[in-house]
Amino acid sequence: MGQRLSGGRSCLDVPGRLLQQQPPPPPPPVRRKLALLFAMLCIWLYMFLYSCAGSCAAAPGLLLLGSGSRAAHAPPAAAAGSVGPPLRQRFPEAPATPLTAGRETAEGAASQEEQSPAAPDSPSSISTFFSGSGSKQLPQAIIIGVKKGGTRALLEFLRVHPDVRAVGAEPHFFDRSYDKGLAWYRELMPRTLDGQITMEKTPSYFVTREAPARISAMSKDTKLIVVVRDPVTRAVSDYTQTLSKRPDIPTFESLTFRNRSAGLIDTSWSAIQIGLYAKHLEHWLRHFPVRQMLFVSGERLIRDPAGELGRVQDFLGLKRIITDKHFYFNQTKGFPCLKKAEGSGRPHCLGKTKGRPHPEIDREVLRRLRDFYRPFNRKFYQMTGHDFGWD
Ligand SMILES: Nc1ncnc2c1ncn2[C@@H]1O[C@H](COP(=O)(O)OS(=O)(=O)O)[C@@H](OP(=O)(O)O)[C@H]1O
Repeated sequence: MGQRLSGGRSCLDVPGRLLQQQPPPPPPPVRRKLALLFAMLCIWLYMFLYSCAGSCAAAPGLLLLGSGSRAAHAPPAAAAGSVGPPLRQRFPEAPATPLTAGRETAEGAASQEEQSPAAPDSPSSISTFFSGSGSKQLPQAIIIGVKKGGTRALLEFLRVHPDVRAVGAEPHFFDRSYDKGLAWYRELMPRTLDGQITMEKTPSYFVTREAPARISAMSKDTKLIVVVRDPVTRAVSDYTQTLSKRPDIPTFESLTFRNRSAGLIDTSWSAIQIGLYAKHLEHWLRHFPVRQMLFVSGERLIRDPAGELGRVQDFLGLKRIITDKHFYFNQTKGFPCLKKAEGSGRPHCLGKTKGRPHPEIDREVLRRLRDFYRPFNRKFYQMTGHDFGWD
């Protein structure tokens, strides 16, 4: 009765004896439930493996339920998590004063970081998966500067640590959005589990007059990190960023001087003014003790990222989990990159706007700038107790 296909036995052509020996198939509802269970198991397994690719490699312990490991190395910053002032506090609409306001017009939006599209913006996938857990906290540590110092690299590297959760974009709360209140600011933060540190980075805070008092009002225990870089190279980097957006701006050489023949440097140009680190630091030291600030060398962050990350982890009271093993030098990029980025588990270099070639600048102009910065640098070394070797 069964129709034969290409000479073989058709599926309908089964002797009745065999049919009788087959165990009866499970009723359809049971099969459906089994299939559903299997699918759920697969999804859960996928989420677990995906997350582990990103973070388990960095943490020997089980991260799934939060490390909780900080009890062992109790960071002083953790205490700052429960910040005192009422969250819905509103503040006078005082516009923040960047000390670099003078010649900013040529730069416009250039003062805002160009976001690397590769920069992950969210907490790790596993914490998102269990997104009911944890709560949003105000940051206990902030990378406050300096613009073009290497702040994005530091934050991306730090995020590999299982006890660090950071907001990806720059919130600009203490300079541009202070009137929105602390509850608004906290809402921007990722959820954290007990013992994890919440962080953000906004490099313009370092040169914003109001920022020290405002951060201190949030919590005087906030830990502050400043990534500094040779102010001359920093100025050229800053100019390069502006040039990439506005190719018609004047040359670096002409913007540098108020009067070139008299050798008068234009300190109202933000690219120059940001590099007066000692001046900006004075404002911070009125509100924070120097021991609550960590100065990271932007140069060393490129030469020896693990070494610099070691100092940062100690400062934050974190276990030294980020080590040499996490980095490789990418020849094409010319910079250190992560072997496994937080949340993806894939190799990760910073985006195209980080580490771009600088235009060639007249050597004589660079020499004049070095001479100009020297006394400020010396003062900065004294204040921080650290010689950054720029001179
Ligand atoms: N690993 C790695 N990869 C790429 N770039 C690196 C890295 N480490 C430090 N840097 C340096 O970071 C400089 C950009 O600094 P910021 O991230 O602070 O810039 S910004 O203020 O947020 O726009 C950027 O400046 P430019 O070289 O002028 O582009 C880099 O020199």
